[in-house]
Amino acid sequence: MSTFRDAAKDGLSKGDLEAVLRQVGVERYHHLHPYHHRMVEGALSKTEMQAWALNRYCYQAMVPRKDAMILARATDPAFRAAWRMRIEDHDGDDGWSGGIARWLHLATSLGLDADSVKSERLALPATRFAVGAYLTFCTDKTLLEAVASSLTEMFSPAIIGERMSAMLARYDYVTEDTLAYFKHRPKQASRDADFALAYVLDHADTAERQQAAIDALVFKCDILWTMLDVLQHAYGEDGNIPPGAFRPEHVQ
Ligand SMILES: O=C(O)c1cc(C(=O)O)c2c(n1)C(=O)C(=O)c1cc(C(=O)O)[nH]c1-2
Repeated sequence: MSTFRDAAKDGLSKGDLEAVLRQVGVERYHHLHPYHHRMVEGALSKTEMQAWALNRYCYQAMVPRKDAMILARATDPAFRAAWRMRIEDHDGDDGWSGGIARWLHLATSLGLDADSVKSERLALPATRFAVGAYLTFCTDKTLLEAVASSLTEMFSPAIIGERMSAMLARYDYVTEDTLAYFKHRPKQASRDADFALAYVLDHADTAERQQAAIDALVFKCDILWTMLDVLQHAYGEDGNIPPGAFRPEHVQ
């Protein structure tokens, strides 16, 4: 396991930079997290599954806002034309015909109430902090770092595939309809990741910028990891649910 701290200190070729970025995923992506492992083994309680969906909604709802921050900072019209597809994917034509609506459908299919999911009031405090940190990162850091932080999407098609088949096989309350969100996602993620990777490889043209891109991807893995850590802490065995956060009693 590496901290990736000095990974680019001597400068990397494009091929080597790509290899380091992919290695970040191998070592730091949330497919390694115990909460994910318990999910795919069929070991999550229904409350844990509901808590996952409810908390992940906060992330889904923030993603188009951070993409709008990135758009606003991009000076190249061709970049903006490509990047704005991400916002369209999540919001659809009218705000509620894209990915956010499909994630809400996933949550309500698990028995959650749409208004309480949308309000985000039952989410864990640390979920909100993690999601906010991602938005702030993409607002305050360089465009290169913001784009590089989205590169976790290089790794998401594999975890989504693993998650979908396990959820269908191991949880009798999960159907194809529940998981409609994930049907569209791998294709969109691959398109987005290809674009973002090409951008990063072209623009990380000094050792410092290469290191900044690697660090941005490590940071983003930490965000995703934290989101599962706090679910485990709150809802896992001997869990410690913070005051005001989602509890089984919230589902009628
Ligand atoms: O299900 C997942 O594990 C997963 C992971 C990621 C990711 O790796 O960032 C995203 C998504 N899903 C996703 O659905 C999504 O819309 C998305 C947008 C972004 C991003 O950083 O812009 N990541 C992800």
